[in-house]
Amino acid sequence: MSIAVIGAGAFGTALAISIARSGAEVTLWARDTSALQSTRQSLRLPGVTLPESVSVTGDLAQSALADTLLLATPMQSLSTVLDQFDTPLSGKALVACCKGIDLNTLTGPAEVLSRLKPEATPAILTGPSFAADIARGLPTALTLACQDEAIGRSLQHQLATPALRLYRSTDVIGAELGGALKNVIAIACGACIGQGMGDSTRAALMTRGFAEMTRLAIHLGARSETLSGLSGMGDLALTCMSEQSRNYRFGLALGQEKPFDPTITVEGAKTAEAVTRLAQQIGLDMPICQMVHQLSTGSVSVTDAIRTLLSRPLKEE
Ligand SMILES: NC(=O)C1=CN([C@@H]2O[C@H](COP(=O)(O)OP(=O)(O)OC[C@H]3O[C@@H](n4cnc5c(N)ncnc54)[C@H](O)[C@@H]3O)[C@@H](O)[C@H]2O)C=CC1
Ligand SMILES: O=C(CO)COP(=O)(O)O
Repeated sequence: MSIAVIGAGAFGTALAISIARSGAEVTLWARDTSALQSTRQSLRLPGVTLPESVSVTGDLAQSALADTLLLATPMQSLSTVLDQFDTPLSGKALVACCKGIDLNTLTGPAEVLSRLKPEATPAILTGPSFAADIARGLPTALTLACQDEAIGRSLQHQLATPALRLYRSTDVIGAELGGALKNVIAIACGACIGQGMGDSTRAALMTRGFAEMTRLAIHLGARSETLSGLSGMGDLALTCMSEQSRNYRFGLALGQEKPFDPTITVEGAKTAEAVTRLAQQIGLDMPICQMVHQLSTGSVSVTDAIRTLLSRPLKEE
């Protein structure tokens, strides 16, 4: 089975390296191949060199020849990239590796894949996995979610490596929402730590954030066990507690009132906006996500955000 990774940012590059390491043939597609071809390094993952077994291409049609395509662009670019394939992707498995909610449709990556490429099978790869860790071959475990059990099993075997242990699931919506929503909570945690609050604050936010994640996911049809797994709790723990996380660092900068490089991918900011709109539409209470949206757009200060959250009416847990 041949594999193509679409998007040569930090995560796409790391995944290509990880899969190639286990002996599979991998093509890595980049919008701009110049740096990758001359240095064999992604600008987004400096210091990590692609092995010979990864072929770099700027030709999307060539990537589309692979049996399995891993989509590793940021969430808001997923539909743009899918629109650029000009041949049908019949019989292919499309594995979304992005974590977010599309702002145009308020849907996750699997729905975007199904809508734009109904002839292919959508799947999700998500869970605790910093690109730098994956590229170094450090062990972790992820969720591979696909509604079609047989294809899910086949993808699990294709993409697992000795260091990357994949657990299979058919709960696509649960897996993708866990990965999207944990980024929002990581921004909130970063903001509180940046303001000088403590680990107790962070633990409380993570727990109440997890309650919001589960509430929305179950409302949209997910299973609660999925949220308790790698794609939810696992990735939430990683992202809220590590300065390797860009979402957490963005929050830290907000809390410290320092500028943050706008070219860095921070999926949680757009996800917070999408969740705020979605929650309004369906009438769900998502106070932390709503506050992170206001924080990210600069319409509330961290101090006021915390004050508002703490002054909500007392309730049962
Ligand atoms: N970096 C990480 O540790 C992890 C990232 N992810 C997810 O992977 C997705 C991608 O993130 P990163 O690779 O980290 O981002 P990145 O910022 O490192 O790279 C994004 C890449 O996408 C490309 N891109 C952006 N818009 C494009 C478009 N319209 N057409 C073609 N290419 C386009 C950019 O040129 C860049 O190479 C995100 O949804 C992120 O949440 C998931 C797990 C780990
Ligand atoms: O999703 C990730 C780790 O699982 C990466 O998190 P950041 O996008 O916050 O760096």
